[in-house]
Amino acid sequence: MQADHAAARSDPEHPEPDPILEPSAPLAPQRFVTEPSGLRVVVLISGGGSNLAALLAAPQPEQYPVHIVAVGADRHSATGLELARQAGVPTFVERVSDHPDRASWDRALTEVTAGFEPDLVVSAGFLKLVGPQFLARFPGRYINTHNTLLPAFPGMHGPADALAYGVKITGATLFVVDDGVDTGPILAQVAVPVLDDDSEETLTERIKQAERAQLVEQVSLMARHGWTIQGRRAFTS
Ligand SMILES: Nc1nc2c(c(=O)[nH]1)N[C@@H](CN(C=O)c1ccc(C(=O)N[C@@H](CCC(=O)O)C(=O)O)cc1)CN2
Ligand SMILES: NCC(=O)N[C@@H]1O[C@H](COP(=O)([O-])[O-])[C@@H](O)[C@H]1O
Repeated sequence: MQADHAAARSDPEHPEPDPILEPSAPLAPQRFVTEPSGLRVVVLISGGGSNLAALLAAPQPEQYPVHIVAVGADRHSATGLELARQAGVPTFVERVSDHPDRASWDRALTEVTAGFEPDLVVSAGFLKLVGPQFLARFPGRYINTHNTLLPAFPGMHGPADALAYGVKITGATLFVVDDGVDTGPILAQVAVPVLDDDSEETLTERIKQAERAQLVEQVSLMARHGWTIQGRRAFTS
């Protein structure tokens, strides 16, 4: 039976369906629900942590609050760690260079993060690609905020790339991380104009303002309503 099936698929008269042009059965939606006691969130950072600061400062309702239970970084120089300490939030640092290889770093990052039992992990300027162990431990529960309108300008230099290309509109994208680089299902996007006299610095700062507001709003929606991932599509309602 198995062999017949394989033979039929390799038969040029019965080609495999193109998954984009001829989608087969729709993928079952994955639903993530939250408890009224709130959403436990670990935030990962590498730098100043202005997105983290916005999450820490957001007013919280009695039901479905967002609890930042820990902040992690890949480097001691991440100045956002100090914001967490000042807010009384536990911090940790997991450096790649303290491990024999990337897989061992990935395992250690996974274990220390999982120790805080998060419902959601938010990467906010975390400049490391996580590996398969991390993604397998937090499936559908690891999100990243990126400073362009994906799929345009992925990677580490989004605003500079957008400016160099000459686009008139860019923005920020919140997405569920997968095993690619900035390729996961998109939860939300906000558009930001590129002005004629923008430098990389002015554009980066305008994007960051919109990005922070989007992140706070979307994480709050995730706490209140949960979220859904269906194939390439993701929703916070
Ligand atoms: N598996 C994934 N991990 C992460 C993603 C992702 O899409 N898939 N997004 C990031 C954040 N990110 C952009 O938003 C990003 C982070 C890091 C890199 C990268 O190439 N990093 C290098 C090291 C750079 C350095 O340390 O200076 C690396 O990881 O070796 C690209 C994009 C969160 N994680
Ligand atoms: N692709 C990775 C990347 O460039 N991420 C960007 O780093 C900034 C972190 O700012 P913050 O430390 O002030 O929150 C954010 O704008 C985020 O989109």
